[in-house]
Amino acid sequence: MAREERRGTAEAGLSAAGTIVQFENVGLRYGTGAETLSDLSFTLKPGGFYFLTGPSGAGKTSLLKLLYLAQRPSRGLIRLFGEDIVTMARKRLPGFRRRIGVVFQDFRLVPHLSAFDNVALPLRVAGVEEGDLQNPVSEMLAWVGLGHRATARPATLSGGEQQRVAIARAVIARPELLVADEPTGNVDPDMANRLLHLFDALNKLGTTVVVATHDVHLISRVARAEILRIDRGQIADPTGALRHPPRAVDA
Ligand SMILES: Nc1ncnc2c1ncn2[C@@H]1O[C@H](COP(=O)(O)OP(=O)(O)OP(=O)(O)O)[C@@H](O)[C@H]1O
Repeated sequence: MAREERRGTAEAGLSAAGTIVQFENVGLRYGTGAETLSDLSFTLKPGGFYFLTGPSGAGKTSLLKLLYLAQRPSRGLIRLFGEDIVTMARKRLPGFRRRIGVVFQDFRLVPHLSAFDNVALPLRVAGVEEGDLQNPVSEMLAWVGLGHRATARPATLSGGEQQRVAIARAVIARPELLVADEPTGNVDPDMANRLLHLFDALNKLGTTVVVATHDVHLISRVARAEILRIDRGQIADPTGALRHPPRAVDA
């Protein structure tokens, strides 16, 4: 299905529900241990900007894995783009997955491909002609400060440079949903701001953005963002009230 047509279908399906992500009583258990995530219930609005925060080990990466379909929940309902993805046939999952841009905590660049070819991957998968790749990929690499490293393989890049290639790859095809796990963990504050600007611009074009981070400074940079705080496997602050304390109600 053509990209615009698919997007239109998704938006038509979404407008009825008004959500792009819906979790209802979701639990996740690895193996036979206690639940890592328990009774998660929340919704994300299309076009929203969300920060996912919480202490180390609280379950942020686990929640993101559910979002980008790397993990199925042990119980509960997850609807993504208006469809129940828990009961969805496995063969439909890759098509859904292509609508999501992911910045993995460990980058997951393809080791034998250059920075250019890593960033070009989502466009090639989407069927973009070779002749139409050069400009967008070069521009994206320049934006993340890597115009001069286009031919470099991941192993020859620093951690921060690899992270920037991973971000460029995640955003280049303008996904409907962007999921980023500690995307600025390896870069200096100036570059973190620049990368956040990229997420912000993508969000303004309609992409729903979910960023897991410990970086309080980063969170304070997007005034319109909502905060999901996770603690010991549960959403501790679904309304973001911890960040924006509710005003006292006049009697
Ligand atoms: N594949 C797995 N198998 C078993 N346990 C896991 C697995 N992945 C994560 N866990 C456990 O689930 C809990 C939550 O881990 P998770 O990585 O989701 O937390 P996090 O909030 O992202 O942490 P951090 O901020 O340190 O990245 C931890 O106790 C972790 O050990």
